[in-house]
Amino acid sequence: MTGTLILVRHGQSEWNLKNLFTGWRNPDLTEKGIEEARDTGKALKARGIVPDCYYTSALRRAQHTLDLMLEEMAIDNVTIVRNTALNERDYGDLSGLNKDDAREKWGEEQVLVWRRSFDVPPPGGESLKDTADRTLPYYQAEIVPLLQEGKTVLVAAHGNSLRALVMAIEGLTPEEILKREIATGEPTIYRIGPDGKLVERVEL
Ligand SMILES: O=C(O)[C@H](O)COP(=O)(O)O
Repeated sequence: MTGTLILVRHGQSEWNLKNLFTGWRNPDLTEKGIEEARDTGKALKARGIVPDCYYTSALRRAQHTLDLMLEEMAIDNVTIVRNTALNERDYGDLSGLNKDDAREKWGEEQVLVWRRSFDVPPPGGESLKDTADRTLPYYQAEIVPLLQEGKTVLVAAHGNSLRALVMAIEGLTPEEILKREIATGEPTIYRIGPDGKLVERVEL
């Protein structure tokens, strides 16, 4: 028996639209983000997918995305588990700054290192490695056992907390994962075997 893991990045947030570093700050979705979340919910419903368990971060944009998806899937009265382990990577002192202004101030290369290196954290914030160090143990302890039982688990989270999961599940190197961009509202679906390992990636 295989379990199914559905990872969804939140829809476009107000700060994605304004091009601001967001991290643990808490903006809501834009109209476009609302539409992206609804479309992903509709697509899962059209595939006949009905998850058994629901996980999200402690941040509004991911929680709202999950709520909108559930509405489209006509699913209510379910338990939603919210945990900071699934939060976006903490952008530290960059949080709230415009990404173009930051490039002007510190240079293109430095900002790219902060955004896309594996283990160099932005000032006062988390690297992708730091993010993985909190996201992966949570995934292993809370979500993998459900997948091993054959359950379908939906996780609505963030670009970098999901990158950490994708890296571990697909066995990617730091170089490979840093090239992987996950679009807002984009679902990634995996079948996971009884050993907790990837069986296949499924296209929606
Ligand atoms: O927190 C943020 O600013 C974004 O959601 C992700 O940022 P990134 O594209 O720099 O990883």
